[in-house]
Amino acid sequence: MEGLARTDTPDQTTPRPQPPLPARDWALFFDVDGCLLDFAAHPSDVIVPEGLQRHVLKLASMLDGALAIVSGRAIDALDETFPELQHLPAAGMHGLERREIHGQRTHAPKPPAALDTVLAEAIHVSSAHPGTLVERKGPNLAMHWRAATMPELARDAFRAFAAATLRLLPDYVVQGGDMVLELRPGGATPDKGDAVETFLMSPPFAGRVPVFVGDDLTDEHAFSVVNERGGLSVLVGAREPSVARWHLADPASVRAWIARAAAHDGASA
Ligand SMILES: O=P(O)(O)OC[C@H]1O[C@H](O[C@H]2O[C@H](CO)[C@@H](O)[C@H](O)[C@H]2O)[C@H](O)[C@@H](O)[C@@H]1O
Repeated sequence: MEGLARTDTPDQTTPRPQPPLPARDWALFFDVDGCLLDFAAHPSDVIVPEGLQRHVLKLASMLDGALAIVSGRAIDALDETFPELQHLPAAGMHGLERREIHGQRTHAPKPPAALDTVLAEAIHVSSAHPGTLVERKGPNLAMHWRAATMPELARDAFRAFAAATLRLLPDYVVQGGDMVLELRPGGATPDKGDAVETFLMSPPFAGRVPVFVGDDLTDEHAFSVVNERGGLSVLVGAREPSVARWHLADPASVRAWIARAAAHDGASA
């Protein structure tokens, strides 16, 4: 299974500080589930608190547009969740698909023919574990057990299934997440770190201090990229180990930080 990212070493011997309010020369990247939003039992049950989209838009404007959503969700699902943010740059499916600043889209690769068979088998495994869910996202297949009646049993069943299934999907990897496992194309396909690096190559992101805020294992790729570039990696929650160097306690703290930044209109110089 894919684990921690790249060359960074998770050596956190002192408590991580809270990040300062955003400066005008930052490029900000936000993860969604467990970061902007609290987890819900089902992916479509998430609640977008009043004011969040407005504050994110204000922050994006304060940063001259250098703000992107970088998520494991598909961009279409992000747009359903955040209808007011549909014009913002975004990377979906952990970087497999993209929306640039002027709206140009890069789509995820077509799924291999074997994915239909794998989907049917995954649903079969899921049916033996009440409360679990199989989510198809383009070429990716996510298996969730957050709402399972017996989560550990469900997790073990999905882990065994995913490991055995790599035989049918030779170019795939198993990506771990928060109460979820995902089968996704591996090899040279982008991760969240690549997504951030690609944004940083062009305006309005280029030349800015990159800051990534996220909670999950898949965010470690992006944390490594911003660390390498002298930016700020902000871990949300208490997951360890992590290469992140800054910390916010939970999604409510992320939202409060964004609201304070939006109200501060002058952000630091
Ligand atoms: O990278 P993210 O933006 O954090 O997306 C990661 C996954 O988020 C969703 O699943 C997670 O959130 C759900 C809603 O809170 C929760 O029910 C599930 O247990 C979590 O794993 C989404 O469904 C996945 O596709 C994303 O990969």
